[in-house]
Amino acid sequence: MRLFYENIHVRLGGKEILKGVDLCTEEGKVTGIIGPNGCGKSTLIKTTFGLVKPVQGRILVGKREAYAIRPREMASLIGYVGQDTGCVFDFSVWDVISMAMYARSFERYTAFGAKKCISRSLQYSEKEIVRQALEELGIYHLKDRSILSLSGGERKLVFIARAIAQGADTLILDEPTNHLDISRQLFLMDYLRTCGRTVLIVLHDLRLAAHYCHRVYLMREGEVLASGDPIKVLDAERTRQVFGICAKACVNQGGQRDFSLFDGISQQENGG
Ligand SMILES: Nc1ncnc2c1ncn2[C@@H]1O[C@H](COP(=O)(O)OP(=O)(O)OP(=O)(O)O)[C@@H](O)[C@H]1O
Repeated sequence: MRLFYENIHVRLGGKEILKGVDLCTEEGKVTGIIGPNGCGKSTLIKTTFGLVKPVQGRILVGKREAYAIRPREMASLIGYVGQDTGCVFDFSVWDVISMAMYARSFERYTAFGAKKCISRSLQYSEKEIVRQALEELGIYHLKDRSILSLSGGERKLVFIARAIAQGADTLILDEPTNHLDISRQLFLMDYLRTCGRTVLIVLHDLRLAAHYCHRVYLMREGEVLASGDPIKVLDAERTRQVFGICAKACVNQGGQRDFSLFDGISQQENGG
């Protein structure tokens, strides 16, 4: 399912944070949002769920206006993992992922009442979904651990597994590789690229963006500066202009998309 953001304007704290952003995902493809700290990446994806309300613009989820979709239906259409995966309650990993079943069969679970633990009322097929999500993310061994006892990276993977278990064909992930070691970063990005879902992902790592994203949107100060194939978007001039570094996306000797750093911080940006 495609997500379509048209002319999105957001004001927060009296400041214009997004200034007419247009963005469109492609079905089954990975679309990256990249740009410096504070340029509005998270704000943009929060508008999808009404967590931030645009003063102008339109968001379509498939062919429907996002604001006409009720939260519980939205959860069956889009799996979302934000930047913050902090947790207060002492649930097991299995319980946390089981909560995804609310999105799949909300009516059935509300009948059990809030106090009853959802994981004890799962049908066989639902247990299979939870087990599969744990296995796909390589965290089955954590299933009985308390979510509170996990490391930042482990916790991130649990919340991504929950988003996958929701059954949505679209995932929105805000810096999902944050806290992950290099091997798990590559594992996760590989999974996202090949899982067949529509993925909208905020990334800081330009090497991951160049290698794994089918298309990127480069943002600066609340606007999209360029979009398209990462190799074309992240050329040396834009990379210097936006990030102040001497680098560019390229195809390496092995024929793989890569991001190459020439000389660290641009001398020009550094006053040199
Ligand atoms: N509630 C708010 N009130 C005022 N300003 C806000 C509010 N929320 C966010 N901002 C500001 O909006 C700007 C964009 O924030 P946003 O979190 O979207 O940036 P980002 O591109 O995701 O940054 P990062 O890469 O650091 O996560 C920032 O300058 C931030 O300080």
